[in-house]
Amino acid sequence: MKEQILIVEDQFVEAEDLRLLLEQAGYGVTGIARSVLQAQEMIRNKRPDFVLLDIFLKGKQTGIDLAQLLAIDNIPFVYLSANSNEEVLNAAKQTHPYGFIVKPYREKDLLVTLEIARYRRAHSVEAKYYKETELRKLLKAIIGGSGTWAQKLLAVTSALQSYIPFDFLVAGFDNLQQPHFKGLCFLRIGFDEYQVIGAQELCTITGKSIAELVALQGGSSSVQEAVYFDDAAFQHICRQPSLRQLFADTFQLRSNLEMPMRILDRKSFSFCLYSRRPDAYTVEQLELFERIQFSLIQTIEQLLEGEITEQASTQPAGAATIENTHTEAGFEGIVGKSHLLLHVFDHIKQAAPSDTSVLILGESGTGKEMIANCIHNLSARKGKPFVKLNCAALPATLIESELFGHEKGAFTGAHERRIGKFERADKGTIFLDEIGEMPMELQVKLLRVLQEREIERVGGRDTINVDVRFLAATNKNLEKEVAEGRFRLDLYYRLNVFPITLPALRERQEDIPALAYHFMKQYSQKAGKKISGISEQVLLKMMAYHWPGNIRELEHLIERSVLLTKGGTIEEILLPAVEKKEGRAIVEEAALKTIVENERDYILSVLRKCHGRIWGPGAAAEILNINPSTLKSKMKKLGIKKEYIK
Ligand SMILES: Nc1ncnc2c1ncn2[C@@H]1O[C@H](COP(=O)(O)OP(=O)(O)OP(=O)(O)O)[C@@H](O)[C@H]1O
Repeated sequence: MKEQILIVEDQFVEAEDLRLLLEQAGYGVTGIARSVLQAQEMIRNKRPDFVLLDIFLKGKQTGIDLAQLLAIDNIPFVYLSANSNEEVLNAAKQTHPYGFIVKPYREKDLLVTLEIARYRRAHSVEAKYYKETELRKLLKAIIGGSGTWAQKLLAVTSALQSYIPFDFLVAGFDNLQQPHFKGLCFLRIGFDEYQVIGAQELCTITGKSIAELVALQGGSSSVQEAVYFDDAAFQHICRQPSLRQLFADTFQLRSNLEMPMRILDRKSFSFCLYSRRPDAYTVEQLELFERIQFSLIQTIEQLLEGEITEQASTQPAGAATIENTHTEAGFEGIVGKSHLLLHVFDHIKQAAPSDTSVLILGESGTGKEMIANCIHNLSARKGKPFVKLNCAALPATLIESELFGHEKGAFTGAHERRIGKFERADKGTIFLDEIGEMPMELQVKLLRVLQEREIERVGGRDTINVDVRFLAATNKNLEKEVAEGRFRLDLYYRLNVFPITLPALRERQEDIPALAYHFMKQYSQKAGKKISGISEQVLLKMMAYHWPGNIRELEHLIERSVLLTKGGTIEEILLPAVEKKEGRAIVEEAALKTIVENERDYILSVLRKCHGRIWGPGAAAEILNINPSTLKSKMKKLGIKKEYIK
C-alpha cells in the first residue's frame, strides 16, 4: 500500500509542487495543511504515515510546536525549512525528527531523505518489538527462578533498567505499614549492581523514624496512572514535604517516572523510578510501560503467591544488602561508575545486539574507540573482524583505496590488487573514526555502501557484496557540519540511527579517582615500580582540573607521574600551567562564529533596533548602508524571519 504523507506548508505553490513530486514518486498525500490547527484536524480525520513539516507556518504556532504533538502520537516527521541556522536546528533537534531538509532542496534529496526516514522508522519499530519480547522473556525466567522475594524483585528491577533507566527505584505497595512485602528501594551503584534498601536502612540513611517516613508517605499525592515529572515539574512537585522530596534530596535525583498497577485484590503496587538526569523520562517510556504493564502485573502477582507459600522460611525483606554479581559484563576495562557512564552502558547494551549503525559522539579522548570495541564485542559479530579507519589520518584518494581496495594498475603505483577495509571487515564491524573529517566526495560513496551493502574496488568493474556493521565516531558537531555544507545530510541521518554521546571527564568527576588508580596500577606495573597510592592532595587537584583532553590526558599525566615518583605514593602531579586559561579558551572557541553567523547576528541586531523596519529613513537598510531589496534577499538567504525580530 502507498505510504500516506501529510504536507504542512503555508506557501501554496511550494506545497502543490511537493504534492506533485510525492505523487509522482508513488506516495499518497493525505492533505496540505497551512497551519498547526489545520494539520491537527487533518490528522484526526486521517492518520498519515509521515508528515513533511515546514517550521514557520500561518498562525502563532510553529512546526516545532506541531512536532511535539506528533511525537506524542508517535507519527514520524521530516522538517522542510528554508532556515538552517543553528538556533533553529537545535530547537528542531530536540523534537527528534526523522530528517531535516533545507530549502531549496533537490527532488532527489527529498526522496532520499524520505527513503532513509522509512528505513529508520521500520528499524525502530523492529527494535522496539525485539526489546519488548526480550523483556517479557526475562520476566518469565524470573518467575521460574529461585530466590527470596527481595532477590526476585531485584531481578525484575535489573531487567527494567535497560528499558526504562533509573538511578533509584522504589518498588512495593503504597502502604509502608503493610505487614508483609514491604517496599524496597534499589540504589544503582554499578552497571548491574544495586544497593537494596529496606525500610530500616532507609531510616538510617535519611535519619528519619518509620513513623516520620509513614507521615511523609501520607504527604505524597498517590498517582492513579503512569506519569513522569522532569526537571521543572519535578522541582515543583518536590516543594511539598513527601517521600519523593526526601529521596530527591538524599540521592540527588532530578526526574521521576511513576508506574502504579492494580494487583491482587485491587491492591496498589507501584514502581517509582528516579534519575539523576533532569530529562530521563519521556512519553515513549510511558507508552512502553502501558505495553508491558500486563506482564509486570503477572510477574509481581506470581512472585507474591510464591512468597506467601514460602513466607515462613524467607528472611525479612530489606534486611540485607544484596549486590548483583553480574557486574559490568562486557564492559571490562572501562573504568567508572558515574551515572552518566552507566547511562552510556545502558545505551550500548541496547544497541549492541542489533545491526544498527551507531554514531559515537564525544570530545577527544573520552573513550569513543573503547566504546566502539565494546559494542562489537557485545554483538553477534564478536569473534569476526573489527576493522578501524581513521578518516582524519589520510588524504581522500588514499582513504578511498584503503576502504574499497583497488585493482592492479588502477592508478600509478598500484602494482597489485589490494583488498580494502570493507572487504576485510566482511561479517564483522567497521569503525570509522573521525567521520566528520571524511571528504565530501567520499561521503556519497560511503552512503551507497550503507544503503546497498556493496562496493566496487578502485579501478574495478564488479560489485562485491559486503556484510558489515557500521560504527562511526566524531568529536565534531555534525549538525553544524551539515548546516555549513561540509557533511551530507543523508549520510548524517543514515549514521545517526543510534547516537551515543560520551560525557566529558569534567562532567563525571566522581570517576577521576578510580581512573587515576587504574592508570597508576597499569603504569607502575609497566615501569616495574611499587606504587600503591595517590595522595589526597593530588586527587583533589585532579578533581578541580578542567581536563580538556579528557581520559587520554589523565592517562598521560598519571604515566608521567609514575615515572617521576620515587616512593610508594604519587605525591605530586604536573597539571598544565594554563589550566585556568584552557577553560576560558574552550568557552571562547565555542563562541567563535563563522563570518555568515556574524553577518546574520549583526543584521538581526540592526533589525531589532529598527523594530523590523527595512525601508525608509533610519530603517535597517539605511543603517546597514545597503539596498532594501538586497537586505530582503540577504534575510531570506540567512533564514531571518519576521518572527525573530522582537
Ligand atoms: N572509561 C575508561 N576506562 C579506562 N580507560 C579509558 C576509559 N575511557 C578511555 N580510556 C582510555 O583513554 C584513552 C583514550 O581513549 P579513546 O582512544 O577510546 O578515546 P577517543 O574518544 O576515541 O579519542 P579521539 O577522539 O582522540 O579518537 C585510551 O588509552 C583508552 O584506553
